[in-house]
Amino acid sequence: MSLEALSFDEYKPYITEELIERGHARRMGHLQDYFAIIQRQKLYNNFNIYCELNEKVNKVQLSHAFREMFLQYPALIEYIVPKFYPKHEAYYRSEEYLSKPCPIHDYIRVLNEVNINDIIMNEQDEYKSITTKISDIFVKNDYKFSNEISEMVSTIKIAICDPKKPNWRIICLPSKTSSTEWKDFILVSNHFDSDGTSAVNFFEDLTNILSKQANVENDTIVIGNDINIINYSKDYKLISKLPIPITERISYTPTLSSIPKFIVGNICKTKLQYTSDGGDTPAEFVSEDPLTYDYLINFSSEEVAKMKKTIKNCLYNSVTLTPFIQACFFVAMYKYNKILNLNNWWQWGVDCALATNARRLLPDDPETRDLYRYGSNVGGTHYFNLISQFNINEFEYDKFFKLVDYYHKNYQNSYRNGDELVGFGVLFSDLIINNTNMDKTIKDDYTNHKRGGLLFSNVGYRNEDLTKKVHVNNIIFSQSPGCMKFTFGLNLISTDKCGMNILMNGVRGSVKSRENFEDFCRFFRKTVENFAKL
Ligand SMILES: CC(=O)SCCNC(=O)CCNC(=O)[C@H](O)C(C)(C)COP(=O)(O)OP(=O)(O)OC[C@H]1O[C@@H](n2cnc3c(N)ncnc32)[C@H](O)[C@@H]1OP(=O)(O)O
Repeated sequence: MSLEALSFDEYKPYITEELIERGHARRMGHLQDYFAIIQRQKLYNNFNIYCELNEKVNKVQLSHAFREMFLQYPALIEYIVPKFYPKHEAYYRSEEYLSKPCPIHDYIRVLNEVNINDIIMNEQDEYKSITTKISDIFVKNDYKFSNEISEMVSTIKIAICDPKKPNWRIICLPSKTSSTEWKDFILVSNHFDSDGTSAVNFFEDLTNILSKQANVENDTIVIGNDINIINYSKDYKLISKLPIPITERISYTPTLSSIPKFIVGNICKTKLQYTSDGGDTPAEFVSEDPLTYDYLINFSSEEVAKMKKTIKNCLYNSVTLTPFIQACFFVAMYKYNKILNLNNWWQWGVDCALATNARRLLPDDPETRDLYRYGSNVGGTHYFNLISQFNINEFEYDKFFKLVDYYHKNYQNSYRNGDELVGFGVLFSDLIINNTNMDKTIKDDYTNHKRGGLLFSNVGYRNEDLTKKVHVNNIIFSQSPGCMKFTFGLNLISTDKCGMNILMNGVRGSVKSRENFEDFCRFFRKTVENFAKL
């Protein structure tokens, strides 16, 4: 088989001109290609959201709600048409492919058919064993989410090029009173065309539609125990167009002034940063065992309100939770005394990557913004934070809040001066795309390195409308870093009802033991309690 990139004609019958004209197929943008690469090179696994609804729903209700969502947001049912399917995995790993630039990205298109059993993971043979284990643990834990469930879910792999299934699934967790209705779900998604914000939007849209649903049994297309949701040949006129890539709406091109800082930051991150004692990041993330220890911390709504009040009282009104939590984490990391090696003169700082929502840079027009409700539409800042600043005692409030203020100002500047997009921007420059193989460039950057500091994902606060017939009672977000060079993960999400859920991850081997990690998580909680004056 020749490994020359296929010409347009050779993509047929997967991609037709008709599909492209209808807006149901196009080539990936740079950001989509980046996330396709981290999946196809097995550098990242999944992110997931556990969601508890206030009432149970069945397959028919779900199918109808999903249909509405898929027709409006086809990103939910798109897949990548890879070169040489089904031998694409071998192709993208071949030396011949990895040794030359491949600047023309693959196509994406909407699925031909989607049934409810393509989405419900419990119904799929390849996931039977893991969904059964997760369900059993859920029942044993009195129908509650647990750290063990989080760790198991993080091992699930979802293909990005399956022409029969989307890039995400839901796990329906057992209910106490019914085997055909559920109120607890876990959305598991690869990162190719979805992110934390999409996942929260997913449950918002789902509950909005479920709340308005009436008598949905009548027009259900049932096939055995399955239900058809989308049949492309019948539905294509109703399906919205795929939006153009977000990289064509937002400029990721770095400003000249941001590049020197980016280079210096990278040198510091390479030479002078904290790295954990564990092994290097692997060449690919294929293990069936959990990568991390996970630990859930909850702050009630009252505690979150108090936290915000303290931040604003001690500083000023515009300071937000993110820099506060970051400062608490670093001070805890220092004071816990068993993580940083303070005798190592070469460890000056800890790296922290904060994922940001790039949608905020879209034009301020609701229709355009709505097109990007789903997708992997992220940016991120990746800073080097000096360890010497973390040495703050529990009573040193002034010193602590100065640090919060410093992080806050850094973040505010990063949204203005382009730091938020510089990492991706440099990677997406013509110079890199046209002259290097992106899969190899990204793979080399991720793999065979010591793990550094913190991957910080704050999906934020959602104002859940509790008067809706079907609404969210509890929501927890998590991801594990895969081959990304981080030891710790902080994953935040909040609503008024559930307060703030912080799911912490620590990479096994890089943190000493489960006991040590959990002890550190409790210490972190105490640090937050202290500085928030709870
Ligand atoms: C797999 C993945 O997709 S990983 C990526 C997931 N992460 C994302 O998608 C990032 C989305 N979040 C953002 O983009 C955020 O703006 C961040 C993280 C960059 C910065 O957050 P913040 O600095 O806290 O500022 P932001 O402007 O978003 O906050 C708005 C308000 O919500 C509050 N807030 C932010 N996070 C939370 C939270 N978890 N819980 C409660 N309130 C919160 C802030 O304190 C602020 O309150 P205020 O207006 O009373 O001051």
